[in-house]
Amino acid sequence: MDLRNRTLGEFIIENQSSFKYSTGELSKLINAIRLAAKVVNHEVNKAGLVDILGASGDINVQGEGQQKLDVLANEKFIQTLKNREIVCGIASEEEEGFITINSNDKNHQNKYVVLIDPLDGSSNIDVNVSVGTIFSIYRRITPVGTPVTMEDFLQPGINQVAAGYIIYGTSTMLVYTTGDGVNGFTLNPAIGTFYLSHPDMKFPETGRIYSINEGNYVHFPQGVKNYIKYCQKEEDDRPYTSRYIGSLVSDFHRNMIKGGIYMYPKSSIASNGKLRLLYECNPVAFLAEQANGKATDGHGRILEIKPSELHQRVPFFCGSKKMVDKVMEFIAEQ
Ligand SMILES: O=P(O)(O)OC[C@H]1O[C@](O)(COP(=O)(O)O)[C@@H](O)[C@@H]1O
Ligand SMILES: [Mg+2]
Ligand SMILES: [Mg+2]
Repeated sequence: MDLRNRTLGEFIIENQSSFKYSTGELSKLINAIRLAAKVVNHEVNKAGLVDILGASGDINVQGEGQQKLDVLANEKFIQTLKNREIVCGIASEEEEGFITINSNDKNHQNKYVVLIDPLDGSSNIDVNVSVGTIFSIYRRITPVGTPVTMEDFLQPGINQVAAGYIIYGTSTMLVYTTGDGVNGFTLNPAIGTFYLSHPDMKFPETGRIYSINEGNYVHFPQGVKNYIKYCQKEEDDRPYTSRYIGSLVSDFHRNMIKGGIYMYPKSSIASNGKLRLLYECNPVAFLAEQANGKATDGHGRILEIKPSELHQRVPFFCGSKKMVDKVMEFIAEQ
């Protein structure tokens, strides 16, 4: 049978047993994310036709202006997860605090918390450049049946049981891992079904693409500046190609397929960089490592960072192993 025939729904069921905590609950959760992804995809695709482009006029907890699609995607994911009664808590880039979900069914005690970046790459929404959604899933650590606490969300990335993203691009894809490799599914818009199109995705060991906002060059630490110069030097297989979409999901996706490195370092204008540990760096780092790539804050493994705040930021370097090792060398030299 041609693998492309396999739908995401079938794949989830078939692979349920490979998940060590398998009770079917995580499968239901991934299915709920699949449903919310289709709803948001529908809105994104017709964004120019209805009044959902532009700013909502509100400022989120990050102090950033919220786009209307940030708000809409946030609502759709939270609503879908709430309605399906499979999570006990949700945290989101667009919500200051976490949301507690109390199960109405006393016999059914939910075990999972979900952290989401409902719309990643917000600056690209109005200009029709690909954007995404990022999700991270943990088993709660507080007793089942009690309200979730901050402790359930502030877990190191190594505790993730699943993570993934949806990319709303030339085609819409859902890419995820449950700790057993990374698989990508493409939406067939004609029938609204995701099909396995990218089985067992792997980062090439090295690559020739570097992704960083060079507009901030003057503010970067010397080690990062030296690495950029190294990428641009005419020597061996260099200069590398500079590609920066400005949507983490899209830059990561391209680099995972072609080989490359994405960087959002700390700088004199952003002391911890820009990206959020819990719902951007941890899920992407889990995917990277499951695809033979690497993710670091410049010094150590992203997944081993013990979070202290829901919306904390960390410097982020992620991609092909040899390229991440190289930038860490340059940073260590400084
Ligand atoms: O415009 P900058 O400073 O280069 O930042 C771009 C980065 O910020 C982000 O847009 C942050 O994510 P959000 O859009 O979810 O806030 C990343 O997707 C992207 O890589
Ligand atoms: Mg984001
Ligand atoms: Mg976002």
